[in-house]
Amino acid sequence: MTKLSVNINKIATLRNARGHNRPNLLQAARDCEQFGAQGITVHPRPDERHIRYQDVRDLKAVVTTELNVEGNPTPDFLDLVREVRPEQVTLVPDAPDAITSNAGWDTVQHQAYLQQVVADLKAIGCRVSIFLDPDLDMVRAAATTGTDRIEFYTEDYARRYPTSPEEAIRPYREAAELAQELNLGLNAGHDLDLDNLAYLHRNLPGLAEVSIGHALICDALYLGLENTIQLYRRQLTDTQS
Ligand SMILES: CC(=O)[C@@H](O)[C@H](O)COP(=O)(O)O
Ligand SMILES: NCC(=O)COP(=O)(O)O
Repeated sequence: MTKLSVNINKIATLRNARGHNRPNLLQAARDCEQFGAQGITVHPRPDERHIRYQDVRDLKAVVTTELNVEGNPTPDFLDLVREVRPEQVTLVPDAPDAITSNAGWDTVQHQAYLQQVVADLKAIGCRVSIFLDPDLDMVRAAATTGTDRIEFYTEDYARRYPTSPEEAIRPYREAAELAQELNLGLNAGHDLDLDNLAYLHRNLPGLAEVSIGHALICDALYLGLENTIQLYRRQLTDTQS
C-alpha cells in the first residue's frame, strides 16, 4: 500500500498572508487526517515563509498519523528535529533562497556528511529519507549512508508525463528496482497531481509513500479538501493499477 502524506505548506502560506490564524494550520492537519491523509508533511524553510519552526513543534502534539519534516539539515533544522522527533525526516539539499526544492542530493559528493546526519537522526528514533533524483549512482551511494528510505524528486516525471508517460517513468522505474535490491524504502514527491499520480503508483515497485501539497491544495479550492484527499487516495489503490 502506498500512503498519502499531505503537505500543508500552502495552508501556512495562506495563513501568513494576513498574519492572523486563518486558516488554522493545526485544525487543517487534523482535518486532513480525518479526511484520509495517512501522514502530514511540512517543509520549514529558513525564512519561515510558510511553515514556521513553532508550527512543527505544535504539529507534533496534534498529528496522529505520521509527521514528516523535510528540509536541509542546517544546524537550526537539526536542532528542531532533535527536539520534535518526528516520525520521518526527509533531507532535502535546497538553498535558503530556493523558490521550491529543485534538485536531489549528490550522495557521492556528500556521502560522509549524510552518513553522519542519518546516524544522528536514526539514533533519536526518526526514520530518515534522502531526497534524490532517479540516478542509479546516487541511489547506490544513498544506500551506503544508512538511510531508511529515499524520496524521488518527481518534478522531471511530472513535466514529461503529459507528452510521454513511458519516457517519463523509465529512469524512476529503473532506480526504484535498484532501491528494492538495495533494501531501501521508497517515497516520492514534487509536482504530483491527479493526472500523473496513478501512473507513477502503477509503475514504481515498492512505493511506500507520496507527499503531495501544491496541486492537492489547489484542487481543494474547487473540489473541497475532503473530496480531494479521497480522490488522491483513490489514485493509490491497487484496483486503480
Ligand atoms: C521536497 C519537496 O519537493 C517539497 O517539500 C516541495 O519542495 C514543497 O516545498 P514548497 O512548498 O516550499 O515549494
Ligand atoms: N516531498 C514533496 C512534497 O512534500 C510536496 O511537493 P509538492 O506537491 O508541493 O510539489
